[in-house]
This record gives sequence, C-alpha cells and structure tokens, in this order.
Amino acid sequence: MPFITEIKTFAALGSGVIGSGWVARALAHGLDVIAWDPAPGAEQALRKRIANAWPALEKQGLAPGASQQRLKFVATIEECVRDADFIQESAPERLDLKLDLHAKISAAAKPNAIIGSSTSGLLPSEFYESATHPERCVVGHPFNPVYLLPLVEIVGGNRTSPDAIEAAKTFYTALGMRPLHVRKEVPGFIADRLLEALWREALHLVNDGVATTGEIDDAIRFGAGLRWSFMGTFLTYTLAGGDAGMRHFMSQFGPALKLPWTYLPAPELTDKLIDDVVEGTSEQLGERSIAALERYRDDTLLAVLEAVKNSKASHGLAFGE
Ligand SMILES: NC(=O)C1=CN([C@@H]2O[C@H](COP(=O)(O)OP(=O)(O)OC[C@H]3O[C@@H](n4cnc5c(N)ncnc54)[C@H](O)[C@@H]3O)[C@@H](O)[C@H]2O)C=CC1
Ligand SMILES: C[N+](C)(C)CC(=O)CC(=O)[O-]
Repeated sequence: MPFITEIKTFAALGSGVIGSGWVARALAHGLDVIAWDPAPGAEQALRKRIANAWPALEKQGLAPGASQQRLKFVATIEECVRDADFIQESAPERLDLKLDLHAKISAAAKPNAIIGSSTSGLLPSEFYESATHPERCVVGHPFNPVYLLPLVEIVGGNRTSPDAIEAAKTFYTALGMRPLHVRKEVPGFIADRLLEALWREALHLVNDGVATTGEIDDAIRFGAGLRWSFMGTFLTYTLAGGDAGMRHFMSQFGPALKLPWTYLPAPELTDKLIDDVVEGTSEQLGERSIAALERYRDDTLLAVLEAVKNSKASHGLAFGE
C-alpha cells in the first residue's frame, strides 16, 4: 500500500514549543490540523502561541485558505490520529514516554499515514520498537521556531522503508521546509551533534569563569553566527585558506585541533580525513573560484547585516545591542 503523500489533515501530538510550531506551519500552509496534548490548559496555550506566530507567517505569505480556525483540539490520541494523513509527535524527550505513545499512535492511525517524531536525538529504532507498521515511521527533527526555520532532519530506523523517507521528504518540502536525510542512525543526528558540542564548550567557559553567557552569545552573534546564516563551516574554512583553499587551511590550522582549545577529544587527523574534507569542499565549490565565492560571501554578509540592522531598528534596538 503506497504511503499517503497528498496531505490534507495534519495531526500534532504534543503542543508545547515544537508541537505548536508545527501546527502554525501546517495551518499557514492551508492544512486542517488536529491536535492533542494531555496538559491542562493545553488548547488555550496552543491557540495563544499560534496567534503570536501568525503575524510573521502573514508577512511570509499564507497559502490560500490558510486559517487559524482550521485547528481542532481533541481529547484523545485516537481522535487525533484516526483521520490524519500525516502525524507529527512532539512529546517530551523521554524514551519510555515516546515508546508507549508511538505504540498507541500507530495502532490508531491509518496504516499508510507517515508518522514523524520531532525528537532531537533519540534513536527511531528504539522508540518505534512497538509501533504498528514501523516501515512508515521516521524522525522529522525541526528547528525552533519550526514555523520559520526551514531545516528538518529526516532519520529512519532499522525498519523504516526508503519509500517512507521519500514520502516524508515530499511532505516536508510541500510545507516549505528543507529536508536533510541523515543516512546513518546516530544519537543527536547531524545538527544537534554540532550544536551540542558548541553548547558543551559554552558551559565550560561559563563554569571556568572565562566569560559570561552574554559575552559568549556576543562571540557567536557578531562573528560566526552571521556567516552561518548562509555558509557552513566547511566552505567558510575553505575561504580561510586563501587561494590555496582547504588543503592549506588544514595544514595551517589542523595541528591546533590537538591544542587544548576545547574539552572535546579531537579526531585523528589521518590522510583519509584530510582528503575527505578537501574533496567534499571541492565538490561544494563546484565550478566557482575562491574569489567568486568570496564575492558571494561578502554580498550575502552585507545583505544579512542590513537585514539584521533594519529588523532591530524596527524593534527599537541599535545594531550593537
Ligand atoms: N525545544 C526545542 O528547541 C526543540 C525540541 N525538539 C523536540 O521536540 C519534542 C518536544 O519538545 P518541546 O516542544 O521543546 O517540549 P515542551 O515541553 O515545550 O512540550 C512538550 C509537550 O508535550 C506534552 N506532553 C506531556 N506528556 C505527553 C504525552 N505523554 N504525550 C504527548 N504529549 C505530552 C506536554 O504537555 C507539552 O505540551 C522533543 O522530542 C524535543 O527533543 C526538537 C527541536 C527543537
Ligand atoms: C536544544 N535542542 C537539542 C532541543 C535543540 C534542537 O533540537 C534544535 C534547535 O532548535 O536548536
């Protein structure tokens, strides 16, 4: 039986920070949404969060027929998923809770409706262990705020079908997102593995009295953070190697990885690792020269700076705040 890819009804289980973000995105894309959350007052809190997100979604542009009125809040898991074409779970990050919840969700859902979990890093093979039709179960890990940030990491478990990954990609793309298939099932996936490393170091810096949280945030938001909005670390460091690119960068700064700059153990800088990094970034460069990519970087940085400045001014803030 083919998976459902024409989605009219979206089910959201768990309507906290992330669940409400999914609901807002789905409503803005003109879907009917059914939500469930066991907390007292959850419906009111959800509707308040959506109303708060709506002006940004209106600025971005709503799909025809999009309306906050198309949200229905129900009292049981079964009512939430029974008629859904796509199901997204955003419950607390606890393995036992998700294991139990997915056994119930998948038993009550249409057998060919894709089920996605927002988990930040738990393994789908583990929490979909008791699921009915586990071949349609995936991770769809979003980023906060879910209704604006495009990235969604898609991860399959050991029983997920490749067609389910494709169906999830199709749906998330239709929701205006940028799916990234994480091909190996590893804890933390790709993005949180990176973010957690930064987070761990930031906490060490605070703990050691090196910097305040504000100073650390300044170190990110006035430097690499601006670059990261449009260029990842590998291409950024390719440019940091000058005309000689990544190979020069690796020979100059590679040894610093062995200095105690961070508390994380560094990988062995084997020839294979260097070659893989050089080849990967060469592929990313494509036909573009370093100079052309520098112009792209500079133009984009200026545009981002201008955008950040204008947006802050409209909120009564100076650029340096
Ligand atoms: N907060 C973040 O920055 C991000 C979180 N995530 C993931 O999204 C998921 C949800 O996290 P948040 O929204 O941040 O948490 P949250 O605490 O804001 O919301 C969790 C919601 O789940 C509800 N809940 C409690 N027990 C439940 C159950 N048995 N079944 C269904 N819902 C239940 C709670 O009432 C609450 O409304 C987690 O798996 C988390 O790892 C993913 C990306 C980013
Ligand atoms: C802190 N976190 C692990 C929940 C963060 C995420 O999963 C993604 C994000 O929005 O940064």
